[in-house]
Amino acid sequence: MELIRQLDTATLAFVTGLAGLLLAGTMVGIRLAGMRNPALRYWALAGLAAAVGHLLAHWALTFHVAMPRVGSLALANAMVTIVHVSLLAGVRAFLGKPPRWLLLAPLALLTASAGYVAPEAWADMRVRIVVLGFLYLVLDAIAAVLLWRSGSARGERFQFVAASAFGFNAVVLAVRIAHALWRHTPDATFAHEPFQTLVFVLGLVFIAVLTVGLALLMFRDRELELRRLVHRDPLTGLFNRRSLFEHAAREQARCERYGAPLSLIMLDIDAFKSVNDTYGHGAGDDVICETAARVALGLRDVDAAFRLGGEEFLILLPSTGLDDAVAVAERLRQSVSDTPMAPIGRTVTASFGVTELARGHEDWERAMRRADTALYRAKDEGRDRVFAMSAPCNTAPADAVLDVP
Ligand SMILES: Nc1nc2c(ncn2[C@@H]2O[C@H](COP(=O)(O)OP(=O)(O)OP(=O)(O)O)[C@@H](O)[C@H]2O)c(=O)[nH]1
Repeated sequence: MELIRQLDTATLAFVTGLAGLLLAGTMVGIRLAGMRNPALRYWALAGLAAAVGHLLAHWALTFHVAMPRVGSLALANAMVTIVHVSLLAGVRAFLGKPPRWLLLAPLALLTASAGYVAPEAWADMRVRIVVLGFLYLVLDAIAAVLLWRSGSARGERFQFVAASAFGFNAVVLAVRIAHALWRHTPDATFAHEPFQTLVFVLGLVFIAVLTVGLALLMFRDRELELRRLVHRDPLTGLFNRRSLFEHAAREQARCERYGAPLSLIMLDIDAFKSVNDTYGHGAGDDVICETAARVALGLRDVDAAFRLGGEEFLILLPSTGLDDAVAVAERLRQSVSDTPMAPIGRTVTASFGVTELARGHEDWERAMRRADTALYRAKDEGRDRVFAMSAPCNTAPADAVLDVP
């Protein structure tokens, strides 16, 4: 507490202004490093507003600049409101929601004009703390809840640092409001009073932790994006061939460990060349996408769908035996062929090869070749059907065409 007593508010305003500049600079630096997340510009603006507000205050306090009281209050209120509004808009943009900055920004005008609309009430520091504190508390609490919820939903622990910073500031604001209501409050923002000083210090901690938290969010987001690019097919969003073997080895080990079956479905759109030739390559791509979406919709969370290339896909079905995998393939076959494909206005069909991995770590490539053989048997039998081949050492029924529509 002695340390708090020794700190003077003019210096704290200066340091907080620098922290605002650091926040803005960090966001600009991340942008220059090539990250294009729209949240960066809102968070940079928040840092800039914090810097302008606090550095101006420091300048006025240090050099005893006489500023019209209502005018300086209006400027300070507008700046601090822009800080909180922009932080929330950035969080929304980061989470892929509309930032609503234009909707929120007029709050800065409202807080700036309060001193002109109700000069007597606004001259009372206690009123300002309660009204502004409550507004900032709500904005910060919303940002904290949004980040925390999405962090929990996605298992993203990195989001908890920024969420905690917002939550921490909301609690500080709540305590400040309670203190203003129940205890004596000095009538100037920068009055030298221990609680006031403590609030400044905690504001500085908020900006510092937030800067770290937001930078972490950005780097984590970038890492996830790179991972997505490495593991996903850019056209359909399904996993790509490169990630297949890693995925398959993991699932195979898991299924072996629990004694569970593991099945494969390989599928290929029929006569796709004629789709390209009739409707063009672009429409062909769209058909591939729509097929991928229908396939993905028809699977459980634990299943994984891969685009092997062209119009060929592979599906991994953990804990699924051959008979069940055939039923899944049949359901997918119907979902592909039952309704016309929007990009071309007509239906397409697909053929399916299904197999189950033999127990005892069957060579993965061999199982793939069997699924491929089954697929080409389905094509040979007339397309638009499911063909299953059991693993050689399994006791499952012999190879058979299981569905001839
Ligand atoms: N639009 C589009 N076409 C592709 C893509 N990859 C491969 N193709 C085309 O897909 C067609 C595949 O034709 P084929 O292998 O002859 O097979 P198909 O016409 O589907 O005939 P079947 O498989 O025997 O039923 C070729 O014309 C390729 O050029 C892609 O990413 N986009």
